[in-house]
Amino acid sequence: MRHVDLVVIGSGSGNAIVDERFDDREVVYVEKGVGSRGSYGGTCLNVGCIPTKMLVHTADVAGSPEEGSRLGVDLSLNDADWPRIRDRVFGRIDPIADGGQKYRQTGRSNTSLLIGTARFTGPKQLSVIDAQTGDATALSADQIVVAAGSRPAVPDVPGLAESRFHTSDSVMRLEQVPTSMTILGSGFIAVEMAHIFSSLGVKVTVVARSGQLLRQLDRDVARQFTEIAGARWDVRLNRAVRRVEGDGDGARVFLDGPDGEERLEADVLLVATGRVPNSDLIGAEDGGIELTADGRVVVDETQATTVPGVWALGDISSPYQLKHVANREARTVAHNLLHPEDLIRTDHRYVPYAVFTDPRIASVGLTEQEAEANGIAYVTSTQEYAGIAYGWAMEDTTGFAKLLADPSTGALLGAHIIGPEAPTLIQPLIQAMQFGLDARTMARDQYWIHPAMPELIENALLALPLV
Ligand SMILES: Cc1cc2nc3c(=O)[nH]c(=O)nc-3n(C[C@H](O)[C@H](O)[C@H](O)COP(=O)(O)OP(=O)(O)OC[C@H]3O[C@@H](n4cnc5c(N)ncnc54)[C@H](O)[C@@H]3O)c2cc1C
Ligand SMILES: NC(=O)c1ccc[n+]([C@@H]2O[C@H](COP(=O)([O-])OP(=O)(O)OC[C@H]3O[C@@H](n4cnc5c(N)ncnc54)[C@H](O)[C@@H]3O)[C@@H](O)[C@H]2O)c1
Repeated sequence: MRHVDLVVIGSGSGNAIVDERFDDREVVYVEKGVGSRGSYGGTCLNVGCIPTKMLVHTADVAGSPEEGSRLGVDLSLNDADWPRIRDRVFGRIDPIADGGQKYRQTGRSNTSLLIGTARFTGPKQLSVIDAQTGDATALSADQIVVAAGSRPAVPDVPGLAESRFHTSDSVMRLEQVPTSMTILGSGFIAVEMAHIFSSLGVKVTVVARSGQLLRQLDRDVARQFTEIAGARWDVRLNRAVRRVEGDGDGARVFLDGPDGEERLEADVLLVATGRVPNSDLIGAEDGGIELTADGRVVVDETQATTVPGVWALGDISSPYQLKHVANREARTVAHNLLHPEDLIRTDHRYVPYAVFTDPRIASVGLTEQEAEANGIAYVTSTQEYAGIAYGWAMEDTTGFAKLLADPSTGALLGAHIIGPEAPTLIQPLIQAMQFGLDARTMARDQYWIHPAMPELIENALLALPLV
C-alpha cells in the first residue's frame, strides 16, 4: 500500500486546495471524471454553473424580441443555431478542464493524479480503481479530503430507467435542439433549463409535485414566479408521475392529473429532481465516516469529519449545494490542513443564492415562512420595480424586492428579489447582513445613484415599518 501525506478525492472545489503552500507534502488527487467526456474539474465547470449560465445569457439574447415589443422596438428572432451555441460553450470549457487535468498530472513535482474512482477500504485507507484499466491501487494517507460532490438523483418511476432520458449531465450537449421537452422537477435546474430551451424555441412542459414552482423560496416570490412561468411554459402542478415509456423517438410520461391520467409526449425528457451526495461512491461508511440521514458526510464547522485527519467539503457534506459555499469550505479545509494548531470555521450564516431563470431570482436569509415558523419577530416591505424610474424604463410589471427586518433594531433578516439583475442587486444586502449594517443606516447614510436599479433596494429599505 502506497502511503502519502495527503489525498484529495474530487477535482471540483477540491482542486483549489493544493497550491505552493503544500510543496513540502506528497499529494495524490483522485478524480473519476464528470459528464459524457469524463472531464476533470467537477460539476460547476463542466456540467453545472458555467455552461448553464453561458446558455442562460444566450437565452436572454434570444428573448430580446419579446422585451423589445414591450418598448415599441420591433425585433425578430431568425434562427438559434444550436450546434454553434453548444460548441461556443464547450469549446471554451473543455480546454479549461483538459488544462486543469494536465496541470495536476505534471504541474507540480509533489502532486500526482489518479484518474479513477476512490473508495474507502478502512479508516484513511483507499482503493482507487483506474478508469481505463480497472486496476486497483491501494493508498493510505495522513490526511484525506473528501470533495466528491453529488450527482443527479433519478427517481424510482416505473419505466424511467429503461427509457431514454437526460439529466443536467447530458442535456447541454444534445446533438440537435429538440422540438419539445418534458422536465420532471420544479427546482433550480428545471426552471433554468426551461428558460434556456424555451427561449431557443423548444416547447417546454414542467411537471411539479406540489402546487408551486421553486417552493422552497419565499412564498411571495414562488407564487409570483409560478404565475409568470405558467404563462410561458406548460406547467403541470400537483402531478404525480406514474410511469414513463420511452423508445428511440422520445419519451412518454404518464401523470395523475386533476381529471385523471395525463399523457405527455416529447422528444426529450429531462429529469431534474435534485442531486444526491456521492458518499456511496466513496464507500464513506467503510472508512468509518458518519453520514447524515440524507447521506451527507457529517462535518463540524472546521470541515472535520468524524474520522480525525479526514475532511469534507462541498455537495458531499454541505446542506447547501452551491459553488460559492463549496469554495468557501475548501478555503477552510486548506487553512486547517496547513494550520492544525489554529483551526478556522466556515461561516454559514448568510448564504445567498440566485436562480438564473426568467425573471431572475436572488435570495439571502430567512423567508417569511421560516421567520413565521420559528417565531421570529419581523416586519416586511415590498418594493416593485414598477415603482422606480429604472423599472419604468424597462417596462417591468412583475418584479419586486421583499425585505424582512427586525422591527426594533432594523437588522435585516432576509432579502428576496425577483426581477432583472436580481443576482447583482442583492449583493449590498448580503454585505449589510454579513457586516451588521442596519436597514435605516444603509438606506440613509449613503448616496444611491439616481435613477439606477439599486433604488429598488433603497426604497424597500425605507419602506420597512420599523419602530
Ligand atoms: C446544472 C447545474 C447548475 C448549477 N448552477 C449553479 C450556480 O449557478 N451557482 C451555484 O452556486 N451552484 C450551482 N450549481 C451547484 C454547483 O455546481 C455545486 O454546488 C458545486 O459544483 C459542488 O462542488 P463540489 O466540489 O462539492 O463537487 P463537484 O464539483 O461535483 O466535484 C466532485 C468531484 O468528485 C468526483 N468524484 C466523485 N466521486 C468520486 C470518487 N469516488 N473517486 C474519484 N472522484 C470522485 C466527481 O467526478 C467530481 O468531479 C449547479 C449545479 C448544476 C448541476
Ligand atoms: N443557480 C444555482 O445556484 C443553481 C442552479 C442549478 C442547480 N443548483 C444546485 O443544484 C441543486 C440541484 O438542483 P435541482 O433542481 O435538481 O434540485 P432542487 O432541489 O432545486 O429541486 C428538485 C425538484 O425535484 C422535485 N422532486 C424531487 N423528487 C421528485 C420525484 N420523485 N418526482 C417528482 N419531482 C421530484 C422537487 O420537488 C423539486 O421541485 C440545487 O438544489 C441547487 O443547490 C444551483
